[in-house]
Amino acid sequence: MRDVPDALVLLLAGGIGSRLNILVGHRAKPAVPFGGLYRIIDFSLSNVMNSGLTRVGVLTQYKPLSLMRHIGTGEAWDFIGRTRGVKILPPRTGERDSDWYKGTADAIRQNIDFIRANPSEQVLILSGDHIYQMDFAAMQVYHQVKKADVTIGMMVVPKSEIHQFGAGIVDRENRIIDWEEKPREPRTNLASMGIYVFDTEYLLRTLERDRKEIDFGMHIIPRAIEQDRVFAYPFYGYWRDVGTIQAYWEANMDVIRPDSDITPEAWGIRSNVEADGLPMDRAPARFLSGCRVESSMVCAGSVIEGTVINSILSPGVRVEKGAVIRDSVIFQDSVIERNAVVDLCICDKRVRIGAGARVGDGDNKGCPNVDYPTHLYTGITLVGKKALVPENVRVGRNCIISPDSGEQQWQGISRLADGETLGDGAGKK
Ligand SMILES: Nc1ncnc2c1ncn2[C@@H]1O[C@H](COP(=O)(O)OP(=O)(O)O[C@H]2O[C@H](CO)[C@@H](O)[C@H](O)[C@H]2O)[C@@H](O)[C@H]1O
Repeated sequence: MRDVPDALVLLLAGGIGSRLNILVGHRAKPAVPFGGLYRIIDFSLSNVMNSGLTRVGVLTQYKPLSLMRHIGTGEAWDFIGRTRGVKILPPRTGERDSDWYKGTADAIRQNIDFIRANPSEQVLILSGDHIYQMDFAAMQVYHQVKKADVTIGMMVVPKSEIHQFGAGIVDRENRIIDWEEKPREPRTNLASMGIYVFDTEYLLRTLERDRKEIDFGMHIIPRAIEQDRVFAYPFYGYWRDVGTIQAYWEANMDVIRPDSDITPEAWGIRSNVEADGLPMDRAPARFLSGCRVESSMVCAGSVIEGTVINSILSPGVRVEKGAVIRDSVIFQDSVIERNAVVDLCICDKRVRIGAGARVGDGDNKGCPNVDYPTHLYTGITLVGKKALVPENVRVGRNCIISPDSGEQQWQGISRLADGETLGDGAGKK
């Protein structure tokens, strides 16, 4: 068996991720909570750890604070030690040759010093916003066997989705012979996962060649395919770019399906729960008499008196008597008061849904796959049929917030008071 070459890992975590709407209002996309106990970036960091890689640079830019707090010293992923470490690499404005990161390749280019300071045979470039499990060691060896300059993790996706990705056409040896970034009229369904292994010397030469090449998918990869050896590394497991509300919600629902493909524990996914105020010493979840819980995940510190169906509850969520949560994702320390109905919602941290209120649509069937907000109301946003409730928002008693309400009813209102009714055609100011 071949030795696995040494690699430096660069994790791109700086994109704005605006399609995740209110969830990225004050945090970077990789720091968005996922699956009850995790943050999205935990999946990439844990894959790095489980692949035996020990040196990581995390390139941040947009709202990095919660991400930095979450990564901390890197201890949660065993990145502490003489030959180990995780380093946060924000853009250093004001320095010579340095500015805001203009794109993925530009971000790496601005950290060439870091690459030189950590000599390695290969550089592994990852994204911080994917849910998956992957053994990078196998990909690194594949790269070496193929004598590739660049190797790209790729997988088959439905044709209807390929327009969101880099698309590659390969020959019999899996060498990429044609490429289109986000094609309008796709000729293939083989998508780039945005995971690249580069020979370090080749990467440095490539980045220094032309500073106008700021993006991997748009500039670096197409040129490399014309001139150099670029191979596809086929991946067959679960992988999801959770860059939209629909994809984020679906991936959460994938965690709780009975035959789930996402098994964070079996995948060895670790998180830094203490840094997130989710201390291990919370009491176990309690299920009081009369409650009903089906196909759901309920984290420690939660108290359930009502009904929870097909939903994920982070630590410390209270569901009072008669309340119903369905097809929803509820972040930590939220309270759903008596007889409230929360249906097809994503509620951020410490949300309070008042007694008798109704938030969300109530019918997930035929849910359209749209990712633009249709209504805005005191920060509560409806994306397609899903209601997103921002951190710390309090929805008053007996309020109804549903996509059926006319848009004009949502405008010009600054506060949602107890008893105020919106939606179902019964809206009033
Ligand atoms: N200026 C910046 N500084 C630091 N980090 C930044 C950054 N801009 C973006 N990032 C980060 O880099 C990663 C890739 O982001 P992009 O928005 O460029 O990729 P996109 O998903 O559109 O396509 C890419 O990823 C998909 C797979 O998801 C591929 O199919 C496609 O070919 C590829 O271009 C994300 O993790 C993002 O947070």
